[in-house]
Amino acid sequence: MDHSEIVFGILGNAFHCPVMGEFEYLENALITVDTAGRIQAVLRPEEYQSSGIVQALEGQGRLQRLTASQYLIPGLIDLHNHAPQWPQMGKGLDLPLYDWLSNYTFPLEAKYQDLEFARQVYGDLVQSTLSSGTTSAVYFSSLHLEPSLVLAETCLDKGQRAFVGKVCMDDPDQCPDYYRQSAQQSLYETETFNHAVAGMKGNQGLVSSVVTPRFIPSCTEGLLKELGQFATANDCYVQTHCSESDWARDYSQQKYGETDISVYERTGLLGRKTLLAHSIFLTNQDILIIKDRGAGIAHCPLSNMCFANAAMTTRELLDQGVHCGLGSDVAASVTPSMLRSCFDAVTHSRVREEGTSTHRPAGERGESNTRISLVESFWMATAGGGQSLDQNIGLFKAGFGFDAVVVDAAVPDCDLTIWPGMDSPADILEKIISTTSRHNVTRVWVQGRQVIDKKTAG
Ligand SMILES: O=c1[nH]c(=O)c2nc[nH]c2[nH]1
Repeated sequence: MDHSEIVFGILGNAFHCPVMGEFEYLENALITVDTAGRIQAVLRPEEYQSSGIVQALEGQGRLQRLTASQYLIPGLIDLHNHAPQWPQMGKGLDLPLYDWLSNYTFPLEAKYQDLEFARQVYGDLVQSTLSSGTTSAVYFSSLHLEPSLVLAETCLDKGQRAFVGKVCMDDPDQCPDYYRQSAQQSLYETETFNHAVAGMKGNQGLVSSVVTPRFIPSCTEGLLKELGQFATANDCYVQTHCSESDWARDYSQQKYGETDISVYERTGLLGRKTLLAHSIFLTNQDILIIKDRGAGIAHCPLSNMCFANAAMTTRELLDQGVHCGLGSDVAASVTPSMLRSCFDAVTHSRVREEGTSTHRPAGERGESNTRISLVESFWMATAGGGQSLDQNIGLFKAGFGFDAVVVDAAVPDCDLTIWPGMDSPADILEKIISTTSRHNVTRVWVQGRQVIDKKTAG
């Protein structure tokens, strides 16, 4: 066997979800990585044992062996994260969305004109997300061009796969004077940003720009149309918020007599590379349109608990095959951890299924058969995220980018405990999803490049 194109191999136990709702346990598997950072092969013991490949790689110092306490999982994918809100995390989540945006978010985001502040915050955020196992992140930046470039450069420099958008907001009815641009300026800066990200030195596709109208209330129809035309003509990613609360849903109805999806569709903003955060109040027609266009939905469970006024219809969207992944929605959450988002997606669906009012009989309290499983949520944070982004990531499969995370149960003082003889592979995966904390994440690779190495126990 010719091993020359292999840069390194990893030997150990791995989990991934090739099929939504099912997991595969790859026991003692050998994953080899090629010069482009892609997975070259995923081999089970019976496929590599007689080939001599393990000995060959080990002899050349190109093999990493995982210990029995270490598990390899696909890199986690955060489909919705507001980078400038990182210093705001943990504040004001007992307020309604409109008050939270006006009192905390817009004043903070306006500060990013200060490039030194941007460098400091974005450096810390990207390091923290990588350290939590997030190998791909879709970021809203702020309104400003140069600080948005700082975010894109930080991701490239630290090696995170990123999709970064300069935020667009031009409607004087809803945006404060101090945090608004004209439609013309928004479009010009979006074009400039798109061009600059594509031309960043050393960017071979790791960082992409995203056309980013904040949400319907913050943009005039004219700006939405201009951005839609630009995104279509340049095959850009698009991200925005969609029908995220009663207030946001009603706003579109009052202003346009349409749903958010209908407005995005009409203005050319809905396509295969569109990511819709939240999407709580979708009509059946909206769902058909989203599915038909191949757009993706970023479900942000904890944020929804705070701001959505209702529960997400995750079960129905997954069952209908709509592209759907998870978002942390920093700072409408209390952690960037995507494994925490997985767990929150499950509890969110369970509350929906059971209902809440003690004044109603059990059978009338909730919406039956609407829960999702831990494995389904893990699929959303890995393979489902990759599918939503139309990227070959989120699985251990030949040809996919080697984005991977080592979760180590042997780090001291942690909640992830695997009991010998008591935990099946299914139990272990559920424990990883439910109890992993940041210091269990000991090694992280993005496109074959190791970006985190904590050199801890094991
Ligand atoms: O959770 C949210 N965070 C935001 O920053 C935002 N802007 C509009 N709608 C939003 N929702």
